[in-house]
Amino acid sequence: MSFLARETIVGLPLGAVCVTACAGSGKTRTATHRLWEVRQRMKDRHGIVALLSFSNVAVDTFRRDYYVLAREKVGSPNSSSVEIETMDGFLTANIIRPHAYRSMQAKRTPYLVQGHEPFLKGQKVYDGSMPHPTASLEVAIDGGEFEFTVNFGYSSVAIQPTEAVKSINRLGAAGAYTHALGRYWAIRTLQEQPFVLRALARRYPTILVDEAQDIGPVHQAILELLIDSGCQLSLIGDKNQGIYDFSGATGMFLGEYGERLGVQSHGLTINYRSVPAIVEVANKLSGRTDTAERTVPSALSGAFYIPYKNAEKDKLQGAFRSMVDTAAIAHADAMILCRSVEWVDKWRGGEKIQGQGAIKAFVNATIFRDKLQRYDDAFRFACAGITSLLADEHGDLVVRIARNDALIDALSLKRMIWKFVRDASLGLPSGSLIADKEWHQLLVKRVRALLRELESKYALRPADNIGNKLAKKALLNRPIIEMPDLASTDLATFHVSTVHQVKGQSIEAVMYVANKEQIRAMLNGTDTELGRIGYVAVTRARNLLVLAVPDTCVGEFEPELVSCGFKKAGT
Ligand SMILES: Nc1ncnc2c1ncn2[C@@H]1O[C@H](COP(=O)(O)OP(=O)(O)OP(=O)(O)O)[C@@H](O)[C@H]1O
Repeated sequence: MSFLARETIVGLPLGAVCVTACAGSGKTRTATHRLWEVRQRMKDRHGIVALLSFSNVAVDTFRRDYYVLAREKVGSPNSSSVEIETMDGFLTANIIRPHAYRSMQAKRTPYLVQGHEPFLKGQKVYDGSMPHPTASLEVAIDGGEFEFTVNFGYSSVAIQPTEAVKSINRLGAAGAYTHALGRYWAIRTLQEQPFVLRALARRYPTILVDEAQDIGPVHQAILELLIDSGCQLSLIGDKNQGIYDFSGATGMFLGEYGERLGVQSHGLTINYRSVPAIVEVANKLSGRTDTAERTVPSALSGAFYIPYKNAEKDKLQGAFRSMVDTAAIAHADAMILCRSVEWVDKWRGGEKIQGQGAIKAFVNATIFRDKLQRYDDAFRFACAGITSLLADEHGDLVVRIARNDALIDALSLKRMIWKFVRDASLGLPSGSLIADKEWHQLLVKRVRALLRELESKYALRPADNIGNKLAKKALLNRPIIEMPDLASTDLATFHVSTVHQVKGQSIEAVMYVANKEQIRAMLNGTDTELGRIGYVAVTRARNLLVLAVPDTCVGEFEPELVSCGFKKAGT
């Protein structure tokens, strides 16, 4: 493998390339510019060059950057000969929606289900002793053979392939698939309908995959089929940032791809994101020797650790805030990162989840709107609540809304639901109301009115047992959202997020709040997923990195932290 400058990688000859890059090395720019170069040099004018990634945020960034680049280069972007998509979006648009119905033996265009649609109740898969929802099936591939599991409680239960396939076929015949089953159907379609595979390889002679460490065995199987049919695949990624082990993405494909015959293998080792002190810590953790492009700013910057007591969250946030202020960073540009959603809730000051079924969905919508100001999530939960109050035939409403389905005038329907979600005085009641009395009473009245409107304007029939579904179950005699204790002023100062949610981002100041196990794993390096989660948290920070260490184990870790390049905060 050779280490080349970004410009050199962009200008490499056409063909399969494997780029293993460090954090902050400008993979986004490299991939966008390479996409442009490949498109310019490719002789096949009918073929499309595809750039695939794994998150909508990454795809939006690529599309924006490519549009700007194409305008700079030729004055007007010609996007018809390149396609920038999520990996699953690409499979959906090219394989599942147009072709999978034949393998599924469905009489309609396949559609995605989330798992909570009422009509899925009768769709079960047997593990030999008991039934599980077919929609909860997970699919893996080992040695070319499918393996199936369902999550049951805290464990994962294996399902015999014959049983799994029977249930998947039954769900497939109705045209429905989940995210996991979509990939399964994509593979079956390519295997059972070879003309689809041939056409796809001809249409996409070159495919670039960003965040290639996140390619799991099922996606790999699809890419291998395309390679075997003549498609040239290039990968760009960082195996130290592979944090989706649980979905089978171990980074192995990226690690091995560069060794294949005919694949050019290169590395990127300049970190453009972080100040030198943070790059030094990242190097120590990963065993790399990357260099920092940036110089040290005049305000406070670098990598620090700070002890904390679980019972004193406000104090820790206060200390972080004072460092952020000294570093001359706006509070909006600083974030607290945690490993798990439960910790995020704890550090945000989480609410007790109340209600069941549809009511629970509306409770969630209220919390997201009134507490977290995350209106998209509030809308999503409200849609789920509404769908579960409609007759079974409207089970795919959420998907149809997301697709802007013209048949149901999804745009105006969306507007009506938005109005309900936004307006606490006429729609979804305020989270400050007592849940089991005021909030529930108002909600039932308003939801019933909304359902009447949905039926008259959009012919969306309500379910038969609405009274039952809107019953006052598992609601508490307290507000949905407890008003913050006025004495505790700091809780909402910083945005709090999981490490997974900020993957790919640059953040001015990061405080990674970790427990003993997470710090141990991080200091042990990037061989484990937990270690890599720590590495991703560390490498998000541009100027200021603070590692919050439980005061009970700070003494034990101090020598290692210091030798990694962390300084004690306040010294
Ligand atoms: N050639 C460059 N010169 C200056 N700044 C750059 C250059 N390339 C990238 N950057 C900046 O460096 C930061 C990191 O870039 P980017 O997010 O693309 O890195 P990445 O390799 O995707 O990182 P990661 O994998 O860690 O998320 C961004 O702020 C970007 O604007």
